[in-house]
Amino acid sequence: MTTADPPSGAVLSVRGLSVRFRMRGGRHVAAVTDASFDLAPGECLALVGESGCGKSVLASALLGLLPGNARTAGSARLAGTAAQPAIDLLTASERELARCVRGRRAGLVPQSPAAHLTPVRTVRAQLEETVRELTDVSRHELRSAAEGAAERAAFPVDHLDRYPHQLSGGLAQRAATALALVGEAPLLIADEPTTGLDRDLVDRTVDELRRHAADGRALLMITHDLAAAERIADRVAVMYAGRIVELGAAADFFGAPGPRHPYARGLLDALPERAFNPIPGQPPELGALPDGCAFAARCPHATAACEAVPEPIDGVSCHHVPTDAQARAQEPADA
Ligand SMILES: Nc1ncnc2c1ncn2[C@@H]1O[C@H](COP(=O)(O)OP(=O)(O)OP(=O)(O)O)[C@@H](O)[C@H]1O
Ligand code: NI
Repeated sequence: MTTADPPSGAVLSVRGLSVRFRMRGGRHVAAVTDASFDLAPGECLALVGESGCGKSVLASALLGLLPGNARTAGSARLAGTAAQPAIDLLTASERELARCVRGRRAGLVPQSPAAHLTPVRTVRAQLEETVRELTDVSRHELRSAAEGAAERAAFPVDHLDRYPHQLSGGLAQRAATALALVGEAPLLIADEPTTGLDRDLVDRTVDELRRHAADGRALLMITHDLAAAERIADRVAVMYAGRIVELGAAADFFGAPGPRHPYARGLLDALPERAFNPIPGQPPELGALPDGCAFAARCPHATAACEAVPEPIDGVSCHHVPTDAQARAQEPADA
């Protein structure tokens, strides 16, 4: 039923990833705690969860883009290629990440393309520069290589001489995607790539990203847009208060039997096209997490058992996940 098992030949294997920010007065913010997942070539994993739950911090940790007050634990192994050995993204030096990883082995489709593109240079100039940096294309092939990169991201070649501010949100997103694809990195990380786009453009952007995964890349898609996640993902990881609380097959999650963690069920039930029934309460502050299950205070099933952090069982971290038999018995009552 569920395929939360690690796929063999993973491009990325994350184990026990935690990120702590040191704050003034000895306080700390536990932005990511004990995250583990694998990503296979050609596969898309959607990382979903409400604003502030740690999704972008997790992505930044993988790309070595955390600020100086951050400390990481765990490992994030990027598989080797014919030309390069495997590398742990959490312990690699900044020099190694800058020269060998970012853009070349891990491409980032950023959360706000407007901020990622250089305002004073045309899209063509930025693409050509990135092609020059990341590939060994010769000078007189630069122009066609840049145009090829634009085409792969469905960016219209006749808009290449525009400046970022002359682009719509959708085209700016494609320009940023084109830049992320230049190095043909086996791992693509897209952080909220559809923010601010209307539904049609969301669908198109997501379908384009899916196509790049179908080419054999591994795609980590960060989003709080569950419809976009359903459209693109093979597997879904649900994050709450810095932890992945459920990880499983997208078909099971969005279809039958549905999410198993009470928070994940609440997320889906909150959708207007489903029950339109928001989860009461607010997530805890990551600087003041309770002991035990962080969702317990909002959870209708909470008991004394929830004072201990639940171990993941079959991809779900909850003391009250119903067994299959119980879930089936409950179905008529829930419907
Ligand atoms: N440099 C930092 N110092 C301290 N705390 C930080 C820092 N950067 C992020 N955080 C905290 O880490 C937590 C997770 O933030 P993150 O940006 O990963 O959330 P997110 O899930 O990506 O949310 P969104 O959907 O809004 O993008 C937040 O509580 C945020 O305040
Ligand atoms: Ni974010």
